[in-house]
Amino acid sequence: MKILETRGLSVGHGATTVARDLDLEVAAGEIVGIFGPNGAGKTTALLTLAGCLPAHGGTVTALGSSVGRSTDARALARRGVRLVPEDRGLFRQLTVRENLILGLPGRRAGKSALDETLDALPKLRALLPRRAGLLSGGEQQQLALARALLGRPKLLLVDEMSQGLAPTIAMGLLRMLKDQAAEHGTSVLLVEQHVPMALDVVDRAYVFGHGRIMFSGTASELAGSPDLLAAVYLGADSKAARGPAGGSSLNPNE
Ligand SMILES: Nc1ncnc2c1ncn2[C@@H]1O[C@H](COP(=O)(O)OP(=O)(O)OP(=O)(O)O)[C@@H](O)[C@H]1O
Repeated sequence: MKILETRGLSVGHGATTVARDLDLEVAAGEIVGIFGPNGAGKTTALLTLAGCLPAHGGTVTALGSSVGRSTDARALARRGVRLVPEDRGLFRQLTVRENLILGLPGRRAGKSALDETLDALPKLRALLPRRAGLLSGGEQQQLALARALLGRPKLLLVDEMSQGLAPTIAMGLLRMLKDQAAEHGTSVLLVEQHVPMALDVVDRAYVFGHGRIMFSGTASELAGSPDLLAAVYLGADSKAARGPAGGSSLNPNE
């Protein structure tokens, strides 16, 4: 079953479209990565899918219902789409406990969800009374993920989870996300700069570049293509990104 499907989606800011013709799919329980050079429109796409920005064109179907072009982040959140934004979106003056309570779906369901989440992220338990603004970067990211997972989302949109974190901490968090997603059947669409690290946890990947999707395929196809990996970081117009070069999964789209 498809949790998310976009067709010909264009995304941007104001009158400027930054990426177009985006055909994205996320199946139930799948972890899908969006990679690409700086400024390729990855965050803009994620914000559009979360209902925080209006689409510039195309269609979005989330959890079986069509989503209009206008923004309605709350309606999407009610349906089970949750965003973990790049800046983590924490209430820095509130405690860890208070931040978590804000993520609870309802009091009754919430208590067991809270206990389960704290079991999965035991370090947070000791930090419950501490102000979120005083946590380290890795602890803040754990809190942001825990808060999003507490709502038992069907689709989690995660932007740059590794931002500012040491690689070992970021890897640990990505693995925890994968475990939690598997346990609760959550689908995940994640934007990530650390591609080799993310390829360890994603099932499939899209590479954005030149305002479009340059590649769509499995994690192992991307891992096996050094040209494409170079294009992810540099925005290079690589041979692999341009040509059919032995794979129908390559989508030059230009
Ligand atoms: N609020 C905004 N208003 C206008 N333009 C914006 C805004 N936010 C981003 N942009 C522009 O949109 C383009 C895409 O930005 P976006 O943040 O989506 O890229 P990205 O692929 O996530 O990049 P990075 O990897 O650097 O985070 C960039 O040219 C950026 O300058």
